[in-house]
Amino acid sequence: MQKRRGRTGRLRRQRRSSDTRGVNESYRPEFIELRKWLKDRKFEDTGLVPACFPGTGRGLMSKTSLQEGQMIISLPESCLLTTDTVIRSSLGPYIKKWKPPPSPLLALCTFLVSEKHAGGQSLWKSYLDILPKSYTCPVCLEPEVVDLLPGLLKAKAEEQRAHVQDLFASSRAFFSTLQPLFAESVENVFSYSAFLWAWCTVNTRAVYLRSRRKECLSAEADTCALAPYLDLLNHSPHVQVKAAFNEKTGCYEIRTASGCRKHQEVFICYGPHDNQRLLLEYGFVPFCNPHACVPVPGEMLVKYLPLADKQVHKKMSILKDHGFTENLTFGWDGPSWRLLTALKLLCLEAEKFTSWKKVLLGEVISDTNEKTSLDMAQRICSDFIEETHAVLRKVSDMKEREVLLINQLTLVEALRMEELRILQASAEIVSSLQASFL
Ligand SMILES: C[S@@+](CC[C@H](N)C(=O)[O-])C[C@H]1O[C@@H](n2cnc3c(N)ncnc32)[C@H](O)[C@@H]1O
Repeated sequence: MQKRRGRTGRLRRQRRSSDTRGVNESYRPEFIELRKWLKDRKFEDTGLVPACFPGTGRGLMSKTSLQEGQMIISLPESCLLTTDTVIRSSLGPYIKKWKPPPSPLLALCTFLVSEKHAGGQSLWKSYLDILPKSYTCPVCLEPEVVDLLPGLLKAKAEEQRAHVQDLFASSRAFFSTLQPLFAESVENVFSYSAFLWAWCTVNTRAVYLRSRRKECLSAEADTCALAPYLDLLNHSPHVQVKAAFNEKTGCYEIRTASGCRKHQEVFICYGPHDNQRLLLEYGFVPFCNPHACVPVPGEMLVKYLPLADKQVHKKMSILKDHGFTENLTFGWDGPSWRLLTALKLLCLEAEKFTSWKKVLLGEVISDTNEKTSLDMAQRICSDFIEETHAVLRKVSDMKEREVLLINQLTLVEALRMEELRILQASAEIVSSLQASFL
């Protein structure tokens, strides 16, 4: 592509970079403290500074341009918070005594709560001070906000809440053994809200780092490490990075495979996640995510079939047996192949029913089958659009009434708005496919 060299191009470039340019926050006392703390632990500056960005909030900005393959950040092992850190701490003897052994995740959460409580006495204070005070993962959302999430996400959000509540309830006996370490009652130190904060800290910020198995911890995978400073890097689906612990240098290193311009936000990629997964695991919704999609629950397809169809149950059980009731989606490029295939099977005419295997293999059975399945896709899509509009209206009403929930509602609104855009793009694509059968 030809480079724009004229005044218009220059202006457009300037405008684009000022749209995304962050406000440097390295002068803030908590970041000055954190850098001192990191320096004492042999961290070497790589030219990233904390900044606040218009679209993504707090993140890291590069002071220089970064070339492909260049190191973004290299964090010495002494800066990492792992289960080894926990076992070496005053919690270690209590963990070693407790049976059945606590999980690696519980060990990390217990350490975070305990260090947070220690305040100025904690060796990790400089890190703890820059951690968010609260989180926006669904487990932290009010039930009336969770109710506004799309069905499948709502179910996962409720599972997440039940999982954290169970973990907390089943850990209380262990927490009570830690009383000798605290002047205050452990009931107060290890409150549900303190535990939830710790769980979200690990869930949204930990990097993947496999630790060797420890006898005093349960057999669950020990793969989470908190990486101060490095965990200020936000996610972009458009970048590629290489991240791993380097045994030779003894550092956790991240290299960019995409490059980055001077004074721009440096991103890493948390994985090729769709928006519902990013909201569930990390509590945010990006704009224009190429991996975003709108899931269609397999069980609901049956309601789009004519009541007179005698093969409905057989068709549904074939779909179930062949895994075609899951991962059915609308995306930016229309209904997924799996969704269309499931619909084609459901729309099979009675006399063509014996061809069901061919449908699952992607063969075209008849023009009628192609057309009726597209019509069904269009009906589902338009029902989803209608439902999304209705929820968006509800969110907008609630935003006026429930001022305290405004941030949570804005998050749901962002998800629903992105889903609406995807559904509208899908509806257009289905329309153009339908047109070829007119
Ligand atoms: C590892 S931390 C990144 C640093 C974080 N922004 C901070 O201020 O501490 C992950 C969290 O950052 C936020 N985040 C990451 N990528 C984002 C993005 N592209 N847009 C908005 N928020 C993002 C989410 O709240 C997520 O849970």
